[in-house]
Amino acid sequence: MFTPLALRLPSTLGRAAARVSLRLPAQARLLSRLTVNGSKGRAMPATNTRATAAAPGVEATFTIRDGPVFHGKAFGANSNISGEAVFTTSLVGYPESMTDPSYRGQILVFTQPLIGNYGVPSNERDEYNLLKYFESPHIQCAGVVVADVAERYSHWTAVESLGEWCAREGVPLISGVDTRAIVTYLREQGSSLARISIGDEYDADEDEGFVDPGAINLVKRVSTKAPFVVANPNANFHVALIDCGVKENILRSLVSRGASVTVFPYNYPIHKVADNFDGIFISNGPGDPTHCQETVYNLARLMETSSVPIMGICLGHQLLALAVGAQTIKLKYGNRAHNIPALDLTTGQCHITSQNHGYAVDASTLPSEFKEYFVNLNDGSNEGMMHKTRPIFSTQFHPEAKGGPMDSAYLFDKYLENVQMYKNSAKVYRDNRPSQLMIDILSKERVGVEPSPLAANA
Ligand SMILES: NC(=O)CC[C@H](N)C(=O)O
Repeated sequence: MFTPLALRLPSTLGRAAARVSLRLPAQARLLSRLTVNGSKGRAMPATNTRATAAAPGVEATFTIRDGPVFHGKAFGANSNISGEAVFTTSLVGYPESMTDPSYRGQILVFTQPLIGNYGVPSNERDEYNLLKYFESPHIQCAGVVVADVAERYSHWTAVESLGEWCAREGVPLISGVDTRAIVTYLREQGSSLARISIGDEYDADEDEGFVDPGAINLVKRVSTKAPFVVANPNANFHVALIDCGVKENILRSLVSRGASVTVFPYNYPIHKVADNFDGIFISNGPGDPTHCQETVYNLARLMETSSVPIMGICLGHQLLALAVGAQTIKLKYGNRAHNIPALDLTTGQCHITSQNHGYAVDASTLPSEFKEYFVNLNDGSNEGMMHKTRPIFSTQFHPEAKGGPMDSAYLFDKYLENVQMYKNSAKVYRDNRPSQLMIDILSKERVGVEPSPLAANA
């Protein structure tokens, strides 16, 4: 555990300690080699046994490829995993972040030192069959790194501890490591491949032991395999959503504003069914947007053949940008926080936004019919785009938040105003919206989505 004494160290001392371990990656590798316990040369298993809890107090190791090694204690599943290590500076919202499909394949390092103190809520659903407290039905990140996990928790929605939840979901959690040192390293070197090992270690030099989620089409793993519907009996609109790993709160944000939503697999030829809907929405999702070429192609066809209103969030923004011929870049360590300032270039107003992304749109490559909508006031990166004449816009940040501030939730209103105008327009009057029979026979939840975050290793 991260002792209270260590937490009280003056920050200068803490930084000095972090520097010592960070400047000695070779020594760290040596340490790792020395502590290998008869397992040299063993590759990471393709799959892991799920849902066994690590024994209480068992050692765990967090190893950054070509970087330092951190020793702590295991509190979740008894599984060894690897993935891309990323950090979030959000202070709250660990159940929401950990179930956000955008984190698929990533090892999530929390900079907030005490994590787990309000426990983990239940998987109750609301009147639209949406999860009340989670952003998807399962933990999506591959592993979790915290300074000090709270074993005792208290909250009116809590049903179990963070460690119990991770164990049940097959996700390892390491606690008692200096997350300040980890984040200092990741900020200097950029997001890195890493792994969590429980008990005996793997050889840190074995590259085959590190899975690179950037090389995998993760969207395929988190997207619904068949369409499903979130039906609002009093709906004014019916929107089609392209599911690249949609967060529950995007669905809640649309349904609570009077829409029904039919959710399609990420590669569904959406341009062929667009006429049946009042609007198209493109969700967030994990990994490198350039893996989703089918979606990019379908979106390009959609914009050529239909004047339907479109909104995209995060990966949805990146895919829309690729579809209009712009380019995306990988950021050094990404933006994952609940307090990132984004300037609205149309009003001059700044919004504090919730973010979780490792890629960004290169605004200099936007075609002339689009303009930059928002810009990040911390690093100048692009935060959104809008069509100059048509009802098409997208944001890099998450207006639905969960967690984070709701400053930009009005963008859902703006989208549904576009949808209303489109629906009202005599020119595009259509009577071929999904029928009640269609709504009745469609699934009411995600279809065939692999629950295990360990599937990233398969
Ligand atoms: N939250 C998201 O949709 C993330 C988008 C993309 N996977 C990125 O990391 O940039």
